[in-house]
Amino acid sequence: MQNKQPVIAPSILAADYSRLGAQIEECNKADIQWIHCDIMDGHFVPNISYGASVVRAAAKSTDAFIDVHLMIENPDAFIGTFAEAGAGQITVHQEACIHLHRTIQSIRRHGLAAGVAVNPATSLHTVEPIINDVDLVLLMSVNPGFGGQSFIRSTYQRLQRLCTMREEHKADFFIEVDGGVNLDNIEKISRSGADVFVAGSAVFKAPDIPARINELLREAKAGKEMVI
Ligand SMILES: O=C(CO)[C@@H](O)[C@H](O)COP(=O)(O)O
Repeated sequence: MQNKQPVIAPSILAADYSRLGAQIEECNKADIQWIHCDIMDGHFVPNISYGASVVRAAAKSTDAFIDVHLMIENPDAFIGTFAEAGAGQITVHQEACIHLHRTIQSIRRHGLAAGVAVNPATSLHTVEPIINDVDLVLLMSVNPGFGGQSFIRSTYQRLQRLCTMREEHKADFFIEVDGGVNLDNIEKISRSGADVFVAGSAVFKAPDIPARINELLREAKAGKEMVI
């Protein structure tokens, strides 16, 4: 089993946009490595979030790696836009890509890390042919579209299966989990194989954001240590 250092990726979907810079500054105090940006188009998912201007503002507020998750139809049309806005990585949905391999190549041509996301009801086998071509596989642990939902428990087993698949293919991608991650479940999510933990409500609804990030990281590390 691989053992990457755990990464907490605060999702600014849950931030107070009227003071986004200050909220990201709170994350910076915890020395976060990644900031997660959720782009929703009202078509692929039943909600609209924000676009490249907010990603650009977020990127200006932190030195952290900007992890952009496109929950949109036709992501190919927007890769350049988000690359220019400051993305370090773009993750597209398997379900939204007709030519997934071509889309991954396009993300790489823009000089970015490339990820693929799968919805809770999508078989992991649908991404097996490209797992040696991506930097990250994102397992949705809620149905995409909204923050503040409950973690879907079947994700634990899917994480274990994805870890096995990674070993079998001698692949090296990060495994990211997104949706309903909190202090009560992060240790088990980590133990099940996740490397990157997207947390929206758990971070931005906390009374002390840096303290909460550090608590989440401590629990994620504890989960990893149990796997060794
Ligand atoms: O992409 C999504 C939801 O579609 C997630 O990134 C949420 O933003 C996570 O939010 P919480 O479940 O942590 O509140």
